[in-house]
Amino acid sequence: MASFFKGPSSAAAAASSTSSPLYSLPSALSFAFNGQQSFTWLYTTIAIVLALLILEQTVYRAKKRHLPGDKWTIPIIGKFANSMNPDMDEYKKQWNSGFLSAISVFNIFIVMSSSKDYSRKILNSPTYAEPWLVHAAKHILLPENWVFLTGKDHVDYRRGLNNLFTRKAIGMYISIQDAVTRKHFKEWAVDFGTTAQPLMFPARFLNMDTSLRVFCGNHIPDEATRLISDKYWDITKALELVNFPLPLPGTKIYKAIQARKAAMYWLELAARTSKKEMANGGEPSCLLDEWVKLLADPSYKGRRDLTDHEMALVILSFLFASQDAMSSGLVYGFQHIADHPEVLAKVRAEQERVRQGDYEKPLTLELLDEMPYLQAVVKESLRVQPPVLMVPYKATKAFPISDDYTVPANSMLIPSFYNSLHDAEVYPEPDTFLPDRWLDPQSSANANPSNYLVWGAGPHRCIGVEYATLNMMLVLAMATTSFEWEHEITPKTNKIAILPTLFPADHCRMKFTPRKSA
Ligand code: HEM
Repeated sequence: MASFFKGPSSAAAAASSTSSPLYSLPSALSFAFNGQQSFTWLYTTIAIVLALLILEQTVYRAKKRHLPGDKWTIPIIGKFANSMNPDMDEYKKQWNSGFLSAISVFNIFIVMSSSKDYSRKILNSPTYAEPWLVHAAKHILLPENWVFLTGKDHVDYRRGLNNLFTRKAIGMYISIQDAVTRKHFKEWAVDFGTTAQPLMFPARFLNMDTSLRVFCGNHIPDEATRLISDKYWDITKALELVNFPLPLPGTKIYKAIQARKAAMYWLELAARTSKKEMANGGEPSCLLDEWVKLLADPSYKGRRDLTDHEMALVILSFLFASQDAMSSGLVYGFQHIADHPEVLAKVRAEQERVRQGDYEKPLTLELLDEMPYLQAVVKESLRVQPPVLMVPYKATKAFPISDDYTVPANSMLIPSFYNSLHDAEVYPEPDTFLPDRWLDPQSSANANPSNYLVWGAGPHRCIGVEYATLNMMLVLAMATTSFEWEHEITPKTNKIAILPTLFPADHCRMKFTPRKSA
């Protein structure tokens, strides 16, 4: 190393012995000096870069130890390219490499679990691991959003929110879901009536419209639901695992922030209006109204002083957590039923039995309770193509996850669900869509409920399980009785797009014509 510094110091000595300022050196001497100095800087820089690269590889290998995964990580970016273009085959390769495996992206050391037991252990160990929302999430959802709470604060806050999904509340939501779905199906009859159209965006809008009406009732106008729905796509696009970190104009995060601002304007207005109406003795007709009533109930034990902003943030978090997953679940529900005419026939037979041909009568929670076959269809569709493949968590301290491996503190932990949901011992013919497996109480599927990780597990398990399941049942029930279905198969039908929830790569092209008996 010493020789690296020889040049400049001797040149400096020469310069000082002439006691001339550097700029007055003869040009040839000056050139030699500058050239030598440049070389020194070059060597120094190369040495530092090399040292950092060696350090990077050493740290990666020290953390990875014996876990399967690349022996060396790609300098600096690691598997960044893969996270930009997620691919199901690449994921499967990673999951099948071991129950625990290692990767690195931008020097974030990541441990992926692919077995039911390890995934559940991560989700159920709040003292070692907590959700790691992507970097963009705090910009988009705002740092004060309850979704960033952890530990006891999270448990306490969530206890209050659980009250919004009681059976009584869900019963009220179903009448709203019924009305919104009928409205959309009138439009679908026109839009999808002549040629097959991609279902993905209409299904997204149906979900968004339904959720906004369920959450905010008539406290927001029609044009706001359209606007929020359109802008929300910008939020989805900003939630990639890795994104340009600064919210500069033109970036995805910047656009998502604008989308959040537009949504928050309407959601805060809805909270304000709901409070006024309930104070004037109005009857609850949406989730916000239920919530305001609950907070005013003398027996309510939690915090009562929720601001409009805070309530709006909770609704924003529900939309954030639900929209893509529910749209994915619904689109695959359509695709699976359409590709299995025997299932479609059974769903229709059940509808006929339960509703006795009266399809104009609004659906209720009690009627949906009498549709075990449809419930099995939804459950199986979500198993075959789980909308959420995995959720990122963070090891808050060294996490002894197995007898021979401790996840280093601050690593990312990714419990993935796919292998558990496709375990051939629990689900024979795991890739086949077989709703009947859920109808036999003795089946291995029913005997192993802990394998069913569609909704996650532990303290952060999805809060909207019943709401989402019933919504999918309701939409599919109504679609099977209202329409004849034609699914246009394309070369991309069975390819999976990860956005980041799963969709058929051709967005499921469907034609719906009104059903004669409907
Ligand atoms: C098919 C539809 C849906 C699927 C597959 C799904 C799946 C999930 C999964 C896997 C998690 C992470 C669980 C964990 O970390 O253990 C989650 C969390 C969450 N989901 Fe859902 N979800 C769906 C619909 C919904 C709906 C409709 C809502 C809104 C009412 C919702 C609200 C939430 C919230 C708020 C969380 C975070 C809970 C917490 O941190 O305490 N989800 N969901």
